Amino acid sequence: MRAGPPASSSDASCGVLEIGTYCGNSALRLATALPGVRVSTFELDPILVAIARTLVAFAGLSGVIDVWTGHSTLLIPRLKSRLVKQATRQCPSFGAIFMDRWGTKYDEDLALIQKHELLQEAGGVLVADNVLTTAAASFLWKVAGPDESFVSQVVAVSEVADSSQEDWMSVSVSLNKNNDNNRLQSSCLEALPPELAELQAESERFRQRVVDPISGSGAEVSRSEKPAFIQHAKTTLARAGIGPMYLFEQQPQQQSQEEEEQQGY
Ligand SMILES: C[S@@+](CC[C@H](N)C(=O)[O-])C[C@H]1O[C@@H](n2cnc3c(N)ncnc32)[C@H](O)[C@@H]1O
Repeated sequence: MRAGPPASSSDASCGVLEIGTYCGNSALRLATALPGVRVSTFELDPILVAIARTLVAFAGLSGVIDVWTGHSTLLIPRLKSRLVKQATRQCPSFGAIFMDRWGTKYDEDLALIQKHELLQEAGGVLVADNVLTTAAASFLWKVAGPDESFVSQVVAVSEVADSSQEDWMSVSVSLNKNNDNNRLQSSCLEALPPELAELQAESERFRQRVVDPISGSGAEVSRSEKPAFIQHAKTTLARAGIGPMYLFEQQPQQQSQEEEEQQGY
């Protein structure tokens, strides 16, 4: 991983895009922290969109936060054509993008973001949440692996819903090579180490069981399974040279390979 906190020349006034609104908490926090900056946010579930829009209106921020309904892979191209059509708009891309859905899907969103040039080419900030607990292996390899499209820092944080559980956020700044889609797709996807490809596939199977235990494999995720999977993800990512900086004092224990094997990994 390229070290050091990423320095950015990002123009936040060009707006922030969030993928994964839920009830709008982070969109409201972004808009409050960045007065005058427009926040666009995508949410798949129409009921959550209604809740988020109500909360945004209650906060008096309807003129600042746009909640879009739909799947990010469909909305990214639509949002880009909207930006381009707005002739008066100075910025055809965003200064920052916050990804907050299941991590195995971040590389799919990133490929589209790059294809449609939705993040500022040099100095755009890309933040991704839950990259450990959802084992965003392929995405982390793209932003924090040997490719040089981004300079990245992975940071350990505690999970909101369970403060005893470690999770990671990645913070990346785009370098101007970011625009070269062909080079990125051919070099990175082929170069994903087999161990990370397997972790990505395991996490995807995990996601299907969380989202839909019936069609996923018929098995719900048990309480003990999740911490074991997260520890396995951490060990696998560490072997590929991907690990976090700790902003809190107590660094959680690393699990040995032997312990992992006992848990079936
Ligand atoms: C972790 S929550 C977001 C939390 C929110 N950012 C916050 O901190 O307040 C993830 C949300 O992403 C939505 N989601 C999942 N996949 C999506 C996609 N492909 N496009 C848009 N929204 C998606 C889910 O319905 C869920 O509400």
